[in-house]
Amino acid sequence: MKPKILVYMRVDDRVIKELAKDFEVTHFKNHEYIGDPAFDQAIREADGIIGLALKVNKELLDVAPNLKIVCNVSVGYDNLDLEELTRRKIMATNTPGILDDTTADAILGLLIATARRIPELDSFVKSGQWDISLQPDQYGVDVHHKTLGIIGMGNIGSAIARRAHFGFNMKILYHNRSQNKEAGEKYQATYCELDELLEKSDFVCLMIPSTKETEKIMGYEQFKRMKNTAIFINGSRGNNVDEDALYNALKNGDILSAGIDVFTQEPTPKDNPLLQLKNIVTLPHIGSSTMECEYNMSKLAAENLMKGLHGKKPPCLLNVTSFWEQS
Ligand SMILES: NC(=O)C1=CN([C@@H]2O[C@H](COP(=O)(O)OP(=O)(O)OC[C@H]3O[C@@H](n4cnc5c(N)ncnc54)[C@H](OP(=O)(O)O)[C@@H]3O)[C@@H](O)[C@H]2O)C=CC1
Ligand SMILES: O=CC(=O)O
Repeated sequence: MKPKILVYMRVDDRVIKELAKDFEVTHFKNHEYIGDPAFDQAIREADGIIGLALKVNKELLDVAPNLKIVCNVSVGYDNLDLEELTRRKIMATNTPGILDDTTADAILGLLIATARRIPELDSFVKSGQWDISLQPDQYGVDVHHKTLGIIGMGNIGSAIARRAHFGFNMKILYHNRSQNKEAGEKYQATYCELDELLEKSDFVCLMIPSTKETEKIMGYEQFKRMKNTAIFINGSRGNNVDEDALYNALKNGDILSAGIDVFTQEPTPKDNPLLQLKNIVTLPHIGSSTMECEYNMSKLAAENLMKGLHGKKPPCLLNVTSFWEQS
């Protein structure tokens, strides 16, 4: 009998086809939760899970007695209770590295779209309002030669810095818990404490993981510290931002505008007050969502799954020291 796998949300069809040669596949294309009988059965029988953003917590693990590996099709793994997985000797994997350039392209695009007010002006043209020349209150702000503060100078943060430094002559500041010497040397990026970065930057770009430590790292106090001409970009996770504080900052003019690819709740509710504001550009979490990148991420996640279920060390094992060395 083939091992059983549960495929959750976005996994490339070609990759699912390959997986089906070795595994019995059950695919849930949309959000399904504990309580749905078909989902419960698939979880109960699954040897492996591959997919996007399934909340794997104690509650789910309690009804998944056969589970050996969970493979995220994402670099972020805030959906996984890693401690609990490790305690149960269940492997967890992600897809780092291969989405850096694609995500950096999207975040730079969002930054430029926000600075130059591209979505708003696109609507202006398409709705037939362009009957006189552009007015000064429709002008955007320059991106080139400005100061970009990156909170989270890791893989994606560095890919953003590379574009900003070489492509737009921007001055780069960054904040991490530890210094990134390579970014300092390659992109002349200067390390700052968070408060200093917020006070000095024309653009603040959030690119950290979502952890207990980073929850609402951007709150009322942090938005107040930013220049009132500055633009805030969130390409990381919604939980890292206090959405009420962001709304307040945008509404009161504490900052000029914001571009966000991620929300606290996704999909975001239609009545999210942020959606009523003119000075925010929103995207439905598209950082890595290109044809090429989604395929490559699915392939890497499938490689993790195959290796793990065939008794080999998956290339992107997250709980490596605690799991692999114990076994
Ligand atoms: N919008 C989208 O579609 C996408 C969003 N993402 C999000 O981006 C995140 C980053 O991805 P990636 O660049 O690959 O990750 P990396 O691990 O390479 O980089 C994360 C960076 O954040 C820093 N960091 C971590 N914790 C803190 C903290 N408490 N305070 C300050 N800095 C911190 C790390 O430095 P140090 O350890 O020194 O603190 C590191 O430089 C992902 O976790 C995911 O949530 C990823 C892909 C696509
Ligand atoms: O948000 C996407 C990811 O890969 O993480």
